[in-house]
Amino acid sequence: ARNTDNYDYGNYHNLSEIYSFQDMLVAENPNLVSKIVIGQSFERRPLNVLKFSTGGSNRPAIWIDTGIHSREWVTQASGTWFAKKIVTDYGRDPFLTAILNNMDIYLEIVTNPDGFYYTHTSDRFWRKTRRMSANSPCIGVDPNRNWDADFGGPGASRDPCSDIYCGPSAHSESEVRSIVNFVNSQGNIKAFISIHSYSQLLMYPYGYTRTPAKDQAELNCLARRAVTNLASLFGTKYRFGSIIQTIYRASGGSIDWAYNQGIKYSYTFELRDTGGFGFILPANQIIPTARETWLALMTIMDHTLRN
Ligand SMILES: O=C(NO)N[C@@H](Cc1ccccc1)C(=O)O
Ligand SMILES: [Zn+2]
Repeated sequence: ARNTDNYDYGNYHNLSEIYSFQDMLVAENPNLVSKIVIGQSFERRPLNVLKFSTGGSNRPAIWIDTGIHSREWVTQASGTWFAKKIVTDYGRDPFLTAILNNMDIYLEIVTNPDGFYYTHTSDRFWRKTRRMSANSPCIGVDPNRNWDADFGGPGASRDPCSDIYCGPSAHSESEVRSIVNFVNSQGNIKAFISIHSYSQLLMYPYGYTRTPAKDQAELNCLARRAVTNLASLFGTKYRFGSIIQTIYRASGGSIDWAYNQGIKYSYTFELRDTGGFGFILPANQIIPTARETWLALMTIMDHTLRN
């Protein structure tokens, strides 16, 4: 594509196409979008974060990541659509305009670039990073078990060959450590939203314990409103609740770390579908998925702005 207007949002794209989308979006919207390289992947690829800001200095902010698990292709595709939606709606949609007049949005579209490249070249179902493990022939750490939140506890594996291998230590993965360092240095993140597929779920902490989060009532109520708004578009049904109640026990998860850092509005999405296509969601569902998910994201961002 020569610009972000004729980029095909209704199709899946490879790493270089998404990187060039990011650069085009910045070039076309220099007063609203900038690109921050927060670090490098294991294979030395840049970890790009798009910053959407209308001014101020270090405003309260929203963090959104897609593609932390590389095979979940509808999430990177949705993240691309979200980026274009933000620049399109600013100044037109009053809710988004109010959000951006008071807060910044940080969006990391390809959060696991090494894994994403590998899903295009070698194994479509690759989930983890591509780090070599010492004394094991197996490769990769699960970037959603590597965070310092009950690291290595039940709901992760110490086996490098496992798809939920937690890694040698918390934040061992540069893809994870770069976000930790960025969030800690920015210091004013109010919402942390990590987007996965599939299962059609909206979840909040915790995954590593059945102890309810102290803000459980508010998080649950907001989740209900978000999934109600999501369903208003095409009737897509989401379940919601804490991670451990809704799916399974999982330790070292990103939103559990974020919540324990004091970021109250920490959520994980599991986008379409419920298993019919799974990770291989047909491209014709990308835009519908992105559009309905955006309604839920706007619900959470608007609540964050007003609280
Ligand atoms: O990966 C997926 N689905 O793609 N599910 C997440 C569920 C999750 C979410 C947040 C924290 C811990 C666990 C996983 O990493 O298992
Ligand atoms: Zn995932």
